[in-house]
Amino acid sequence: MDDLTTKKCVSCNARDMRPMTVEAAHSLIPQVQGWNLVTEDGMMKLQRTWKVKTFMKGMEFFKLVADVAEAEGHHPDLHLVAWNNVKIEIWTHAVGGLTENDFILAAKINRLDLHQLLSRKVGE
Ligand SMILES: C[C@H](O)[C@H](O)[C@H]1CNC2=NC(N)=NC(=O)C2=N1
Repeated sequence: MDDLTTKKCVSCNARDMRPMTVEAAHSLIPQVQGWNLVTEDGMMKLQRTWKVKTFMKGMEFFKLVADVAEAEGHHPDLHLVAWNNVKIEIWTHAVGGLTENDFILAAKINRLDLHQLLSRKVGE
């Protein structure tokens, strides 16, 4: 099985990209531990939540994720809810669903060292 973290996101050109099937998404999900498949407005997305220690650590978390996203040219939806709940959703806007890019980004986010940022309570 190819490690997703060794791959790079490809440019999201809606012409030749299609959202993946539910079956394909289910087959990739074991490679992105902690992420869930959700369906919103008929579109599949990847979603994961974490609890951070402080609001500012939430900001630091976003910066780390933003750097990964910029390097990949693929960008997640970032939410900081009720000051300490980070929720990240990833999907390919250009195709209205999931592509391998989303799994690559999720795998690279999973590789970040978040140790100093996370609360020890629920969410990890
Ligand atoms: C040209 C470039 O690939 C696109 O604008 C990218 C930028 N980042 C993106 N990120 C995500 N998540 N979905 C997209 O469709 C997308 N499009």
